[in-house]
Amino acid sequence: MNSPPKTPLLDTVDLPSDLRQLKKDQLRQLSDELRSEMIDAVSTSGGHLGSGLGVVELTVAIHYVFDTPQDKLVWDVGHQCYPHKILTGRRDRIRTLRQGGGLSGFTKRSESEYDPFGAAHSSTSISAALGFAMANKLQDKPGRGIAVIGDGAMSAGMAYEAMNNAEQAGNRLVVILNDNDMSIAPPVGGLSAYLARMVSSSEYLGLRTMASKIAKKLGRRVWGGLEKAEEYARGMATGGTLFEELGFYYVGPIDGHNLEHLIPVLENVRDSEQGPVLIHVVTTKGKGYAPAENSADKYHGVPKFDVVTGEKAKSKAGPPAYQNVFGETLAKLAETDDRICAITAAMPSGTGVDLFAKAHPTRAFDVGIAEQHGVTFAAGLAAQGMRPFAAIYSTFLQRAYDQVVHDVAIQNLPVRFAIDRAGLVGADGSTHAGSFDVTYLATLPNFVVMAAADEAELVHMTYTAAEYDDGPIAFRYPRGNGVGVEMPATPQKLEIGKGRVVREGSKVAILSLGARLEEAKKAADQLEAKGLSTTVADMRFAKPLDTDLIEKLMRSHEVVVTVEEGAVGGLGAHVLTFASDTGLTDNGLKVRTMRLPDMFQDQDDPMKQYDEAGLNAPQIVDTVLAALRYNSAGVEEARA
Ligand SMILES: Cc1ncc(C[n+]2csc(CCOP(=O)(O)OP(=O)(O)O)c2C)c(N)n1
Ligand SMILES: CC(=O)[C@@H](O)[C@H](O)COP(=O)(O)O
Ligand SMILES: [Mg+2]
Repeated sequence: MNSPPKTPLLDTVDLPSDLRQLKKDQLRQLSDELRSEMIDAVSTSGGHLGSGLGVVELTVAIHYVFDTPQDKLVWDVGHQCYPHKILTGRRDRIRTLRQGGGLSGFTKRSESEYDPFGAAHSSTSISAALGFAMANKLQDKPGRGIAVIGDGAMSAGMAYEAMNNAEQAGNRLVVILNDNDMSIAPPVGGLSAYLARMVSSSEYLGLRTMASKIAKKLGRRVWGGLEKAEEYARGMATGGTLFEELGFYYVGPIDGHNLEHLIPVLENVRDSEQGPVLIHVVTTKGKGYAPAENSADKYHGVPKFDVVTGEKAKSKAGPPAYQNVFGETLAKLAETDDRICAITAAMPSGTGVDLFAKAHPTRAFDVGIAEQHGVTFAAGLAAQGMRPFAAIYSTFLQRAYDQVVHDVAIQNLPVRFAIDRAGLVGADGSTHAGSFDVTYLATLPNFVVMAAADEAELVHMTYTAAEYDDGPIAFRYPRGNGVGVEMPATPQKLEIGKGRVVREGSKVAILSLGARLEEAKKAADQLEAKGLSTTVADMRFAKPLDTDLIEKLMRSHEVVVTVEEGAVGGLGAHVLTFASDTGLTDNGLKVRTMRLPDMFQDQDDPMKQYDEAGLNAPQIVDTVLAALRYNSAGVEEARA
């Protein structure tokens, strides 16, 4: 006899306060409904799927046991927060994820009081949760800091800086290590081996064993020498020594999908006077959705997909992805140059280093989520005669800026920086925009800074960088696919500091840097149609500038416009500085710099983001007309 259909529970839960009205034995059904809702939602929006599927039960248990939002729950990276968003009043908008005007794909303070801290860059959660904990302690307010951090994010130094500083928080801080033995790619390094030993050496703590261990460990007894020795021994047994030496009470490993284990552990930790506590939960990335569980990347980041088959929406065939052009080009160059090596910070496929690694496995290094280490590691390689390419997204390179300045630039070491995701990146929004790398690199002495206008230019710049041993050199290129230019049969070594004129004109000169070139060329067509003869130059270098070309164009044109996919302080600033230093702007020359606006832009389709930024062809045309005081027909307006 079939059991009667169960009343849906998810429809009764808008906020955690509703969740806490449920009985514990209803939480399994709720979790199943939550998982299905998330799979359905992401199948329509795309986004980060695998990590969220892995924390469905954990999300339910945390909100059930702890008093959120008074207890401040901080998700590390935040890409796993979709179940959290569904349970915290945002289910009605969950299908707007990562779209213009929709929900962010990460936690965001402005979105909800249940998002006490924004994320997206990894390994910040323990520091932030500690901040909340200590603030409450100082203000004598109730409420903990709770950090949920993945095994991948735990490979970044910042996590240890925070743990090293955490003991002061006592039981106000709870760290939950979500160990699914995955980063974006399989995890690397000693920590992942250590965690794997812990999980494999001891069965997941059964309820009884765990209860007695927790009672012993977190009971109200004051710890003396004997207990410490016992604890140390137990730490060895359960493997939590690393964390216990950092001052944490280690609990685990426990099954992060078993609510009958999770709930009592969290309740014990909640009621304990001891702390800080690190709870080690073991989960499966992609849990509960076979296409995700069975895929190599666990559906870490997916386009829209068919729920039934798991088949992902196919992107239309077109020009090659920049990351693959880089990876393939570098792999080819490395065939005849055994000094070339590549470093990625846990992003092998996103940077194309995976293609390099296939061809040259001994010269490819995945350092984990450790950009700071990666840059200085590259500096060491360069100092000893290698030709290292640090392939790091623009936004993630921000994390290693002091290493760039202190370890690379000051020592003038020939580290090559392959900077992917330059400019606006679309669905990942403001936290991932590559807005600042030209500003923060071209300001540094010794640096060469290039920007590829298309995929052919990327080939040339990769080769140019490989051959450049006189100091640090960076080249940036956008997220996604090229523009469809013909690929060169052989890479060309570019002359350092030299741009190229791609269109001759006489009245207006557009100086383009990087991938705005296509829009610059469209703008030139529109200006010519208005009778305004327009030169377009692809500057190629933000540093050193092609000052001969700039001077020539400034002396022969009425209006000069710079355009770039970067914030103020990039090409435009350097061109203006050169012009003012040399008096080129003394003769009434009209110069306008077009760059990203002084704001953090939310997620949207990249074309719309560049529209909002005012960097598409029509806006370039408008800028020129305004500088000339011409109307939209290209006719001089009557002087007021
Ligand atoms: C500083 C930084 N570098 C790289 C990334 C890209 N990134 C996003 S998620 C992720 C893997 C995170 O692994 P883990 O913490 O184990 O979470 P899981 O996806 O397994 O749930 C990486 C490398 C990032 N967000 N921040
Ligand atoms: C969460 C995170 O930081 C990564 O998954 C990032 O979203 C990848 O970006 P790309 O999709 O541009 O590779
Ligand atoms: Mg992980």
